[in-house]
Amino acid sequence: MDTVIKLTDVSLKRDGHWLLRDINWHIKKHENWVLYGLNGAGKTALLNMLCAYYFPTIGNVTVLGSVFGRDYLAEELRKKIGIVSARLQQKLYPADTAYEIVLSGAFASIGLYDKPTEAMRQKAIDLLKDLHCLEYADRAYETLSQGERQRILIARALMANPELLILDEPTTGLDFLARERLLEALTSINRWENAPTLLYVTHHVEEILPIFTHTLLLKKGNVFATGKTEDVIQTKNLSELFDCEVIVKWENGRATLRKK
Ligand SMILES: Nc1ncnc2c1ncn2[C@@H]1O[C@H](COP(=O)(O)OP(=O)(O)OP(=O)(O)O)[C@@H](O)[C@H]1O
Repeated sequence: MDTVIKLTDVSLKRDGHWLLRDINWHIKKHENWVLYGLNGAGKTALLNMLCAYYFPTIGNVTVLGSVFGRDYLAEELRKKIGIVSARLQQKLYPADTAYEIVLSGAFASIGLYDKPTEAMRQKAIDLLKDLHCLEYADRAYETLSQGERQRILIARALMANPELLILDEPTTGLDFLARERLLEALTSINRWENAPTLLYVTHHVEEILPIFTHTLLLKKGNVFATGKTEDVIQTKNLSELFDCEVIVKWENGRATLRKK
């Protein structure tokens, strides 16, 4: 199946307010997307819908083969989606070790209650290695730096072999080097044979990697532009998105943004 996400004429109303309007969006396998927009654009609302926490008021949503309203089971769907977000980070138990947190991803639980199999333990160790976290695997999560924590969250999200990995502003609070290390980790995950589709939510064009083939710009709950990243992230589009003149420059597959 080629479709990962398909939204057709989707609008979402919550508490009497339209948060999303007329969203059409098609993510296919082997594409990785950036979701970009200012504060309040509706990114979180859109993610909540993709994870089946919100149901569209109007329109049709299909995520990983589940058609909302017809055959989707929220719990089953969520098992196929890995999430790295500040909200998840706040829920974790600070005294759990990095290894336990990664392992708990196999059960999609906060804390470890079920007995992990040997294969799960090995996978957790392999992921800790892949994400260069092995050296602090036995440390309590609360003692880790923000950059170390984010890589642990990515490893945790990958424990359940997700088909879709959502990264919601994963570089918040990271210094330049920690940010680049995290971005390098995503680039290497993308090389895996069974790499999940990546959906990367950000406020910073500097974080848009060459692996992010496509971008959706969201403005006030509407799709402002969508398409190939290098076509979408351009001076004209972003100036109109911000209602402010900016200049976008592309160099070696990475963009920079500054005010004119
Ligand atoms: N239940 C609700 N009732 C009314 N308005 C809401 C509700 N939930 C969100 N909103 C509003 O909808 C808009 C979109 O919010 P959302 O959190 O999706 O934005 P966002 O793009 O994720 O922003 P940020 O980048 O700041 O995280 C905001 O103006 C927010 O105040």
